Amino acid sequence: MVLAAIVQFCARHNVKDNTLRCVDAIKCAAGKGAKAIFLPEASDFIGQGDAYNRLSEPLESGYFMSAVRDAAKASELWVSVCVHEAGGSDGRCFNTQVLISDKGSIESSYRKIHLFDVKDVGPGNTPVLESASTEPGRRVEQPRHTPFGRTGMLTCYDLRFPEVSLMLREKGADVITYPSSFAVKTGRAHWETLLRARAIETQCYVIAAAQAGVHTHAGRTSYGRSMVVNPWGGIVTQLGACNTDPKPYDDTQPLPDTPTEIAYFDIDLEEIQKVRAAMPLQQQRRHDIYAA
Ligand SMILES: O=C(O)CNC(=O)[C@H](CS)NC(=O)CCC(=O)C(=O)O
Repeated sequence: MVLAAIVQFCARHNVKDNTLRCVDAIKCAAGKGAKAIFLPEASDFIGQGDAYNRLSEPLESGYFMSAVRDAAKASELWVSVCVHEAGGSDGRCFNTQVLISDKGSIESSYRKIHLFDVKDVGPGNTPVLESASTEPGRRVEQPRHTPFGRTGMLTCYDLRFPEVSLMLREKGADVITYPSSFAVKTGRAHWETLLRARAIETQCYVIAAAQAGVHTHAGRTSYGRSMVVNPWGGIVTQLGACNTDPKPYDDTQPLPDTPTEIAYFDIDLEEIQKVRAAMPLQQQRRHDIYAA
């Protein structure tokens, strides 16, 4: 059994403020004895307009990443966090998840491969075009050994593509992370079902730390409801949902406040083996019929 923490908050365009929230959460989790902490997608910032280009940073030297790595080292816990990594083509960034060890080193990083380019699910049924600001990654990383099992990284919209989660399972994953910032409309309709399905079919822990609340005056809002699902498909813990997709806000008024939430849970490595022994899906796959 390994004690871990999952964090939900509402990032805005102030990187220093978001950094403080993440560092505080890391200290708090360490104080409770957690060995790992899972932070949401876009923990460094959520902005609008040219924010992506202006605020994205290199992983090795960025303000946000340096502070989080220092905190991981000082608190001696593992961190999964997702940031905007500078250096994509055409002034774009990468949407990158980073796995940081309890020594503060970057163990692995994964650039989101499926981008959220959709027609009518944004606030007020508006389109979203993540590829305008973000360059897609080109590969899935090998799951990494950690004290809480072999961890495979995916991000947000990747959740809709079971091929990649099954690929991670095939490569030995015990835990799959999905740091997210789900839209409210799609979150209400699909979030729980997708997370539980990915856990049931991969027989892995699924850990999805999410953004929640109103990020921008343009009405960018995230669903929240961060969730941990065990390899049997049961919800281990979840945080609050933001259930109403608001209309664009009056930018003369302050945005409504959303508190940071943290939940604690155990990752039970024996439970993974028990579920797989009872129902050996991995041995029963018919790759002879449907190619790997
Ligand atoms: O934009 C950033 O700063 C960080 N990236 C995101 O929040 C991305 C792109 S807008 N969000 C999603 O993939 C939501 C997926 C979703 O909601 C679904 O699959 O239904």
